[in-house]
Parts: sequence; structure tokens; C-alpha cells
Amino acid sequence: MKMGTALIYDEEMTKYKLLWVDPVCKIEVPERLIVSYEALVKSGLADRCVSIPVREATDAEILLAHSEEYLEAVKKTPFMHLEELMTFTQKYGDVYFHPNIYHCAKLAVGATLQLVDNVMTGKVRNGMALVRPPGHHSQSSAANGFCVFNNVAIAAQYAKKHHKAKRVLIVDWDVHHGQGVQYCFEDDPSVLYFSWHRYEHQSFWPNLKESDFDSVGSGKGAGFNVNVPWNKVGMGNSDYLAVFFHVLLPVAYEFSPDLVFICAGFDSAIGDPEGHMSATPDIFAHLTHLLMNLADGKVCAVLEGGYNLTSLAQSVCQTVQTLLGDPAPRPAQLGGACESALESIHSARSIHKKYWSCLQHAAAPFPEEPSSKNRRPAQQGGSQGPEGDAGGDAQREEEKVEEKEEEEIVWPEPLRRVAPSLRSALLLPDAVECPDGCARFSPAHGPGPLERARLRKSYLKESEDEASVTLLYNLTALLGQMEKNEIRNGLALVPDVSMAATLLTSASLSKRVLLVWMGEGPVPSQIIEDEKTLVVHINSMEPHEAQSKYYIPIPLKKGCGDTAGVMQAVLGLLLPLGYQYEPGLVLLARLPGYQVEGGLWQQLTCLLQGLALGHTLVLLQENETAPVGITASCLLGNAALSLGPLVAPGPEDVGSFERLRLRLQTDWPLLQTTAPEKR
Ligand SMILES: NCCCNCCCCCS
Ligand SMILES: [Zn+2]
Repeated sequence: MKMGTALIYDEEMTKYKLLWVDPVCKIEVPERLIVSYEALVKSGLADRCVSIPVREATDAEILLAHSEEYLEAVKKTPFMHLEELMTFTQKYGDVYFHPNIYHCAKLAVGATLQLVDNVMTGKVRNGMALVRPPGHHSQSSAANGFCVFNNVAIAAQYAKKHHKAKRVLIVDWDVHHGQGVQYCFEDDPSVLYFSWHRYEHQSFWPNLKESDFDSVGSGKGAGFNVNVPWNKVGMGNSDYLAVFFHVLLPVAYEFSPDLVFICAGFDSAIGDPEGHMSATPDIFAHLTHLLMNLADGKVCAVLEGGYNLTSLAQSVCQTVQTLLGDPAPRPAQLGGACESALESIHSARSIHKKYWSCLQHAAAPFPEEPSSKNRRPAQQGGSQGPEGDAGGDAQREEEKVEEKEEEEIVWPEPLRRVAPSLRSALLLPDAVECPDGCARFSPAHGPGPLERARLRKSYLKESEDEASVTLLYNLTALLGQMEKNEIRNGLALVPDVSMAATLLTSASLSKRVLLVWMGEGPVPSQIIEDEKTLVVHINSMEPHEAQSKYYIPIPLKKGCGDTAGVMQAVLGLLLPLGYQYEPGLVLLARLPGYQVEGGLWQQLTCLLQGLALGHTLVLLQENETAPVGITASCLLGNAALSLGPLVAPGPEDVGSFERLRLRLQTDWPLLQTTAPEKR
């Protein structure tokens, strides 16, 4: 599987700036690129990337998304003097021209196309283009919002035309609506455009009705435009993750793109003068991670906005570090989405219910009460945990800050994300070959007699041979090295998965262990009773025992082999639970006889690595060596195989999901998808 992350940047794109007074445009400065690139160099990340040179886009490439008259008009700007540039600029909104901006705009497009070429031909797995001017606001015949040519829209057309891409996903996490991209693919079912954006009931720029959640695309493109408007400022990490888990990811997996673009604007990060949001830079590490198992990992991140030079640089580094495969950071205390975000999530899910089978259980669209549109939702109570108050507290905070105006918003610098020297250690019987890239685990020293006796007494029947004792000891040794961050993740082939899981959950030093139990066998009661272990059990059995807060069986009629069902469970239940629980260790136990298609097992193994700093320990049944290779590939950081378009999950499963979600969301608010009063 291809590895390698491309970084495309050229300082030529810093060589244009605002030449007159314009309070709207003054934030779009060359320093945006300079501080971002310097941060990548200083952190050592730039050196770990494959540096790809930029090039100028050709006319033909620019015409993939722009009219000839617009291109011809822009071509004249290098020869204009100041007054002519100002007059030319007046024709468009919230943008400025400069004698060198046409050159830079061609380089920004060319850089993006270079990224696409290298990803689509497999020279690298993914990458980032650090470009300006940005692109997502520019339209066929108009510059807008600091944008001249629509870098990502052109690149998506280019990927379809020159690389035979069939389905392209564009995730626009910039805080502004990329209306230019929406217009370009309005009726195109081969390009799924997702955007969240500050909206405030159309009172925020660009103040468009078509930025609301009910713009779903038109004609054959209906359903392939997903807008999530933020109707309040102060949205935080929980709000962003909730939108990914409950809106974007289910639809993206059903769509199954063969290429993913990120309109990577970082004005959605805390401290930004435009966004006024509260999400911290490390959240972009998780958002990137959650997209990296789509399209066999082919992800092209392209810089859009981002106007706070500190959070911009930090967020760019968080994104690139994840593209490089480094362990995800520990997410800040997550609560549930705030009430306003839940309303937006609910609106987007219900309007798209008829286009996406993964949303079929979303509640029906509410009849439009005339007042509801401009009714500002009441400040929600403090019921949703610290982050869950984002809309409330931050809103109040926001007003306070606005009064003081000058108060500088500060946030903690993201923690260093240290990759252990050894990535994947496998505990395998000697007869089983160790896949390339992994290390066969052997402990520094064997168990002493006391250790043997203790293990035998606690976990083995007298009859068990010495080999079993050694295996148990080696398991605890492997766990120990993981929890000391000397090893990132591991896999063990064991004679008895239940016993191994029991040993590991009790031996773990982590305050919280997430155990994902895949298959039909019962979870040992000792584990269920263990308060520090959250067990999520995906199986085909009917929900029988009364679930505790820490034992969550997810029944699938067709069992664990049901790709659509399992992905629904993973995206809409397991991951929100896992992120909220914030475990120090993730155990993934595959029970004997668990028949599952390789890609699905890989998706699970990869997605779970976003938790617990990547400390994932996979337990497989000794005599089932088939999954060793595909599991090891994912533990090494390769992307999971694409699943292909997903079919609808079984209707009976959908019902039990919703009942489960409704029952659990009081304890686990990140499971919420609708605002309280609407339940
Ligand atoms: N009152 C007008 C504000 C216009 N702000 C334009 C922001 C463009 C961001 C591009 S990512
Ligand atoms: Zn923006």
C-alpha cells in the first residue's frame, strides 16, 4: 500500500498583498503562508513530507470551472496600475487584485493539480497544498471572498477528466460557505460537496439563502450537496465531531468516493477573527484521521481560509502530522453538541433522509413553523457537559469578549504527538509468519516463578501447560510496553480470546479501557462488571440483558458480516462513545467464527486508532491466521480498503439503533442527533 505525504508550497504565492485600505480584505496577508510553512519546517514535519514543485495551471485547466471572459479579464490585471486594479476589484465582492495575483492564482491551481496527480498515480498516499489565493468562494465568472480561481473545484473536474475519478468527495471545513464549489457541482451526482459554515440565520457573510441546510443540490445532483449551517458562534470540538459522526461520515461512506478533497480552511479554529468558533487546533487531527480511510486513503488537503496566524499554523501542523500517520492527540474533554448544533445536525439529517439510506432513521423533517426560522434557540441549560455548552457559554463569552473587543483569546498549545520508536508488535505462535514491517514481540525478560504462579492461579486451570503461562506473561509485557508508549499498537493470536481480554482489561494501567467485542460469544462477566472498561459488543444476538452504562451490545440482525450495519454502528455509535469515553487503551477482540469481509475489519481497525493515542491491541483466535496480514497492514498505518458504495442497513437494525441511541444519549451526549425539545 502506498505511503508518503506530499507537501506542495512555493514562496512565490506570498508575493502579492493588499495595496490599499480595505478593512474586509486586510486579514488576507502573505504571512498566512509564511507562518504555516515555517511551522511545518520548525516542527520537522516538512522534512518528512515529499516536496512536490508547484506549476502554473494552463488556461484549459482554469476553464474547467471558469468562463473565458472571466479568465481573459483576469489576464489583464498584471498590466494594470493601482487605480485600474481598484476599479477592476470593484466589480467583485470582498476580494482584492494585485499585479502578481494572477500569477499566484495560477500557481495555487497548479499546486492543487500537482497534488492530485501525485495522489491519483500513487506516488504518495495523501498530501497538502499550502496555497493562496484561496479558491472556494470564486465562481465561474467572478472573484469573491479573497478567491480568484476555484482551486478545489478545478481539481475535482481535473481528477474526473484526467484520472477517471468516478466519485469525488469535497469536505469544506472552512468556517465560510464555499458557495463557488456548491454552484459548480449543483447538479453533479459525481461530486459530493459537504460544507459547514457560520450562518446565523443568513446574517453572516456571504448571507446566502442557498447556504442553508435545505440546499441539497438540484436535478441529478439532488442529495449531493450537504450544508450544515452554524446558527451561533462558539462551536467547539464536540460540535465538529458530532457533525462528522452523524452527518458527514455516514453519507461519505455510503457515497464511497475514490478521491477526497479537503477545503482546509482554518478560520473554523479558535481565535479566528472571522469564525469566532471555539474548536482547538488538535481537532483537525481527528477530522483528518476520520477521512483517511475513505478512497483508499487518497486525501488532498488544500488550504482555504484561516486568519489567526497562531491557530492557523497550529492547525496546519495538526493536519499534516495526521496525514503523515502520527498518533492522534488526546481529544479535549468532549461533551455533546450544543443545542444550536443539534438543530443544524437534525435539519441536515432530516432533509437528506430521502437521499441517503444511512439516514433513513433520521426523524422526518419538522413542518416549517414560520417562527422557527428566525427564532433564536433559547440558550440551552448546562445539561450537556463542558463542551456541550459551547453554543451557550461561548455565546455569552463571545458577547462579553465583543464588549471588551481587545481581549485576546488564548488556548493551550497542542501537545506534542510522539510516535513510539516501534509502531506494531505482533505476538504470534512461532509457526505463524510475521508480516513485513511488524516486529515479532518478545519481552525483555521472561516471567519469574512467582509471576508464573500468579498468572497460573488467576487465569489458568492447573492443567494448562507452561506455554500458556508464557503467552499470558508476554501479553502483559506487550501491554506494558504499549502503555509506556514504547510501542504504538499490537496484535496477538491467542488460544482463548475471552481469557486474554480478561487478563488485559484487569492488567491495564489505563483508567479507561475500550473493549470492542466482535462476534457472537458472550463477554466475560468479570469484564462487564469492571467499571473501568467500556464494552461495545457488536453481534447478531437480540438485546437480552439490561445494559449497564458500560456494557453496550449493538445487535445486528445479519450479524457482524453486515457491512452497512457494522459501519452504521461504528460511525454513529462506537466512535462517538469511544471519543467521549477517551480510553487510554483500545482492545479489539475478534471472536472465533467471526466471518467478516476484509475491508470492513480493516475500517474498524483503522478508525479505532484515532483513540488512545493509537494504542490499539487486536486479539485474534489462534487458529484463525487469515486476518493477521490485513490487520497488520492497518496497524502499520496503511489505509483500509474502500468498501464500495454501502447499501441500506436492515430496517429492523435501524430501529434498534435508534432505540439504543435514545436510551444511551443521556449518559453519552455525543450520541445526540437532535435538540432536546425536539425529541
Ligand atoms: N462584511 C463582509 C465580510 C467578508 N468576509 C470575507 C471572508 C472571506 C473568507 C474566505 S475563506
Ligand atoms: Zn473562510
